[in-house]
Amino acid sequence: MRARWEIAKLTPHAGMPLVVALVAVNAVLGLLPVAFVVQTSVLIGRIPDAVRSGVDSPAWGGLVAVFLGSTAVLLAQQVLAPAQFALGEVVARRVDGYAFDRLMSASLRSPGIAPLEDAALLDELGEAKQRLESGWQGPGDAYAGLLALLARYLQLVGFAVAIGVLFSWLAALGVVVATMTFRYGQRGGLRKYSNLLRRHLPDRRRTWYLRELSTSAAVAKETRVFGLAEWLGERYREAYLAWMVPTWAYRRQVYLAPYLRYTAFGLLVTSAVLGVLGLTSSRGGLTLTEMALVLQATIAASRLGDAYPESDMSTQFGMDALTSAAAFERGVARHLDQPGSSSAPTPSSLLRFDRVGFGYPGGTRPVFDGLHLDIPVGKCTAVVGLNGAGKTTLVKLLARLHDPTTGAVRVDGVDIRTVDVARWRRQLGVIFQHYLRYEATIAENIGFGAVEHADDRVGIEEVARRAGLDEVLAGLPLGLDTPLAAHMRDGVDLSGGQWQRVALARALFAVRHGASVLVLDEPTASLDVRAEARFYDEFVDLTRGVTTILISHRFATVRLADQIVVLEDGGVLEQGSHQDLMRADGRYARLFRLQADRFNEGMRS
Ligand SMILES: Nc1ncnc2c1ncn2[C@@H]1O[C@H](COP(=O)(O)OP(=O)(O)OP(=O)(O)O)[C@@H](O)[C@H]1O
Repeated sequence: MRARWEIAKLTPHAGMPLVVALVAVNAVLGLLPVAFVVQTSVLIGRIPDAVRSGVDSPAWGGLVAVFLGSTAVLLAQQVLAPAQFALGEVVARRVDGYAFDRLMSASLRSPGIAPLEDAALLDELGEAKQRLESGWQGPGDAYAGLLALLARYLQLVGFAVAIGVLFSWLAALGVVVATMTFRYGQRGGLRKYSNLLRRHLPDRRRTWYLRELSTSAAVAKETRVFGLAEWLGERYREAYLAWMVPTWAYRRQVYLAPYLRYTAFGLLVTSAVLGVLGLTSSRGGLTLTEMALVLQATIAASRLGDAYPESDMSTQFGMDALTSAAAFERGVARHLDQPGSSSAPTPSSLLRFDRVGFGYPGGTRPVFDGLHLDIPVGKCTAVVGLNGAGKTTLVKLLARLHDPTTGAVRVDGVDIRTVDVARWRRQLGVIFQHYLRYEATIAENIGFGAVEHADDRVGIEEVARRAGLDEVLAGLPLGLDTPLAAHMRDGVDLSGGQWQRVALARALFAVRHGASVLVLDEPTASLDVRAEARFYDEFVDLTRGVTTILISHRFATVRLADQIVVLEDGGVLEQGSHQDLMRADGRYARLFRLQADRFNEGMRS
């Protein structure tokens, strides 16, 4: 009942007029079969008299009238069934739309990204998405299915009343109990099966991933070049069987034995009722009409113990999407970082990582352990370190995508956790190492840097030029309005380096509209030598007066910075200008020389 109540609570999202119409159609559809049984029973009861009286007699006329009445009832059922389906579909789509909105807002609600890096929550998110995207057995179908139950249970009540009034209330009770017992058995199996599916969420997520890998255009290059088709097929089979084999066994266990038990019970009760009916009528205790009515009502009522295709699967599985969405929402709420409230200060002297400790959930060791780092405002600080040293994590903490577990990130002494997170982020222009390539026009891709100023066409043109996009734009008939996706009308695909310039322009656009901290994570990784040289030439100009954090493995870029920080073992290993660090002859100097030697070798060969 609790599960049904959860479905019923969706009513406001289905639209009241639609719900009223669907309830009315279901109520009529529930009563029509009862009316049909009554009419056909009356018809049977009148046959002997009509036959005796002849075709022209009033009795024959009455017989024809009842026949026409029962035909009309039958036709009404045929006409209303499609209306029930159509109204149910509209209601279902509305409720599913609400569920999608809820899922999307939960996903976008958290200021940080911790919920989206939590495996258990990703399972719930995946389950909710999968069910909603499939377009069937979603919460909408559950709601329409719940209303369809009204028709079935009205029928059961109608038949029980007919049996009770005409024959015996005990027999009516027996028929209802037998029917409901069988229903309970049916639904119990389904409920257990659905719980089992939820327990296998991680395994199912693996199969979805492999399915996606086999069909997604984004990975088509690698899967073909590496000849992964067979491997993928095998892994998919293994992953699928890993949860389907126990599921098959469990299904047999939860369906077969209860099915036999409940069927036996149902048959017993129904046979007893029919046996007493036979006995009573043989003693002349019932008229022909009554006997036909009780007989038909008993058989029709016991058939209601069977599965209801229009509601059982959907009321059982349909809410799984919302159960998962709710679990995801709870997880997001648990992870919800302090949103902060004070207005964001524009950094005036110092950004400080103040004895910061941080580790990812499930990580074996912390990424930072008492990291202490000062980043002077208006200057360029380069961050270097081996793979996994924590450079990108540093940016995530600065942007409050995660919060430190100990210590604090401070702007001019103010802990950024106390600052309104959205306003703080407006102070940042960031190119992430894995920046996003939006399927939108070039202008929109750039405008996302300061979305509230996306109509600043002059600004977009200016930053596009500064990021070195002028040559690319000259070759495109629609220029900045070219969609960046080959499958869109007039769309194109850019090369990796061209995309990197779009990302750079996006960050510069943020700076143009008030961001005072520019973060460049590997900004030249995809640029050709000429573009990289141009970037160096313009770097000082591009970053003048802006607090810049430059993360790069390319030491030629790094040496342009005012200060260089070497991260290692969860903290700062070395810090200073290029000259200072070369003089100190430590880790930075060694890495710099190693890269310079390899470059010189490359130039000589
Ligand atoms: N989402 C995550 N969940 C768990 N661990 C993570 C996650 N992201 C990064 N890590 C771990 O945190 C450590 C620091 O990662 P980070 O990406 O900050 O390194 P990096 O210095 O930027 O590396 P690279 O030079 O390879 O880009 C690594 O050990 C990595 O395995």
